Amino acid sequence: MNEMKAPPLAASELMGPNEFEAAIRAVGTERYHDKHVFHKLLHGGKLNKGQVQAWALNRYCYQEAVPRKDAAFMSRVHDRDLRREWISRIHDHDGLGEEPGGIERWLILTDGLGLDRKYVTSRQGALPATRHIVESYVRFVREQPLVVAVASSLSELFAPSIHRERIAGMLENYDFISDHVMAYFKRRLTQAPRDSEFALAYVKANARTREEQEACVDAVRFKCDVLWAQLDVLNHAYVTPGLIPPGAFVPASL
Ligand SMILES: O=C(O)c1cc(C(=O)O)c2c(n1)C(=O)C(=O)c1cc(C(=O)O)[nH]c1-2
Repeated sequence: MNEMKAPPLAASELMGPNEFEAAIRAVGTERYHDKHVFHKLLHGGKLNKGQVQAWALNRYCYQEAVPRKDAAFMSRVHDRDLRREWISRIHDHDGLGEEPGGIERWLILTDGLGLDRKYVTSRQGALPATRHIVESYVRFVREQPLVVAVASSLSELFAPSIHRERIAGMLENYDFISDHVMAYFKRRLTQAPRDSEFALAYVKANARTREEQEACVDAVRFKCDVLWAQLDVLNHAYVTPGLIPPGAFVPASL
């Protein structure tokens, strides 16, 4: 018997800030969508133009859902300072005054790919699963405790490196991609770190029990699943086995 030995950590013991952050970051290392085969094909120049169109058209649904989930979040916040901070996310996507915003920059990408704007914004050509997956993110943020909802945005901690990889890879590998149409991702290189730094500090300060901390780590898992599943359904429809559901976009160049 060794009475000097420290007792095993109780499951309910709070993680220290570094350990908590490391647990969040470990989720990205394990399952962020930079590891998905569809991204490897996209960035490596292995897709044809029709497949790149299908990606941009489906991803529009995600872009369009993000400011809606931020609005859903804000509708639940009673802290004016937090709303003042969070509203910049909606402006980043929807634009404000002279600043056209990220959705407009996304449409410059879909224009450049030769897609009709009305068709893109109608979301009618998107895969049925894409619409359901992105909506699950809006619902999650509407329903979960605020600190867990904030944590679900933390996949953005991992976004700048995939954005850099995408800008370089797509510019190098596709003759139909220009600097101009990649503006969306260039702008995110500065926006995403600002947002994720704020969200990380918020979550560290406001997850006050072990259970809340674990729910936050789970929220990052949930979000990585949202991102991963979008690529799974794209791959299934447009790469292999290539089964496009009824009513979804059919590329001319497939
Ligand atoms: O291209 C990507 O890989 C990627 C990933 C993510 C992400 O990790 O959630 C976002 C974005 N892009 C993005 O452009 C963006 O505006 C964005 C907002 C959010 C969010 O959860 O609030 N994630 C992301």
